[in-house]
Amino acid sequence: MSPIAIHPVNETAAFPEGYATQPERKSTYKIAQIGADGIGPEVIEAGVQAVHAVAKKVGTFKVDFSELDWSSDRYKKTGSYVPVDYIEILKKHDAIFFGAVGAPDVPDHISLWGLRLAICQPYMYANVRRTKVLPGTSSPLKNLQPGQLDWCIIRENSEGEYAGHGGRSHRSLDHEIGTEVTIFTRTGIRRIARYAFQVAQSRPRKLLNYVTKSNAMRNGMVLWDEVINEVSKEFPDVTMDHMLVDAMTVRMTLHPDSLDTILATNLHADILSDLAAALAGSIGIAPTANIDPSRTMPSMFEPIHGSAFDITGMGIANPVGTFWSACEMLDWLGEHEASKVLMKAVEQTCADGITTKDLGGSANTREVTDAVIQRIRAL
Ligand SMILES: NC(=O)c1ccc[n+]([C@@H]2O[C@H](COP(=O)([O-])OP(=O)(O)OC[C@H]3O[C@@H](n4cnc5c(N)ncnc54)[C@H](O)[C@@H]3O)[C@@H](O)[C@H]2O)c1
Ligand SMILES: O=C(O)C[C@@H](O)C(=O)O
Ligand SMILES: [K+]
Ligand SMILES: [Mn+2]
Repeated sequence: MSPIAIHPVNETAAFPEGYATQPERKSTYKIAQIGADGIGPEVIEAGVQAVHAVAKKVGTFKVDFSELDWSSDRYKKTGSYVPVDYIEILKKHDAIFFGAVGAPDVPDHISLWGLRLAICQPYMYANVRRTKVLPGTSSPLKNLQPGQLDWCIIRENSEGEYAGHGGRSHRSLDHEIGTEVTIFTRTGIRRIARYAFQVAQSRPRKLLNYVTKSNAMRNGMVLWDEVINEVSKEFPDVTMDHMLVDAMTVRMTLHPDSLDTILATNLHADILSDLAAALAGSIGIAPTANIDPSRTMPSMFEPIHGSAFDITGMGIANPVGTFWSACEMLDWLGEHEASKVLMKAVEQTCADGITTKDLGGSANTREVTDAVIQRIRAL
């Protein structure tokens, strides 16, 4: 496969225009709305209102959300998070807008595999996680200047440590065994590497930092390095370097401006992206895009955070990560203008100091949402 030509991109566009297939512009987009658990429904409801407001403002398209009750409540009632034909149901939509899954009375591996991984793991191999410090918010890193932390983490989303291979035997005996087999395939690495290089190429710095652990992990991670290095030859205009994952935590903290697009395995990127969100001010602001670049399946957009049991029902969850995820969704659908308007309204709201507690403010979810909608109307 030869490198795919890409056109110059709008800097705020989430994905390189021209990647794989262009989205088909529509007058109405059908979105599957899955708030699921904990604060998920709270932030998704806020996100739905913001998307309606921005669609009305732009005036060229409408968004039709269909609410699905796929959640831990459904699991507790029926024994399953999703109906048997869930893939067929999802395929009738242009995108999926997701909150979070996880409940205090369901084991986390049941909830994660029952819903988030059931949807994303087999189909959406590219997980895009942006981070930057928003106006009016502050990083825990002292002396960080605006623009010094602006990253796009590309998380391999289908294999690695999340391949689902492994098992347990000799249950409850002293010599009980539990294995979690990390799987890397040449095809899987190559496709995520190409995606990451394309994202790097579309950003002004054309810089890709890939994360590895090929000193201790001497098989799969060595293959990971080899394939990424092969793919790099298709992108001579992208500068590449690599870091061992432990050293990467140090570099993210001490030299954030030396990083731009970051490619990492499923688990490494899961951990690094929470760190990235915290370094940018709060886990409450960070977006996630689970992308099927082939557009066979609708892609899924969600805030990076989980169900946050400790603040569920209090009305204080930060909706910014969900708004930013909605921007990613609009960009993926080809609605770049709407994405820009929504992001601008979010940035203005933060700049005006209307933020939730996790960002040091005193506003609640409702007040932040109203402020964003007001600014969308005024733009
Ligand atoms: N993609 C997902 O659906 C997803 C992601 C992460 C965790 N989880 C699940 O969520 C559950 C809780 O996990 P956890 O506690 O490790 O992570 P978490 O992200 O739910 O919460 C971690 C901390 O961040 C805070 N926080 C998270 N989102 C916030 C927001 N929008 N505004 C303000 N504060 C926010 C929480 O209050 C908590 O103190 C578990 O069941 C886990 O498996 C699901
Ligand atoms: O590990 C996962 O994928 C679950 C959660 O931590 C996430 O980042 O979505
Ligand atoms: K989530
Ligand atoms: Mn995570």
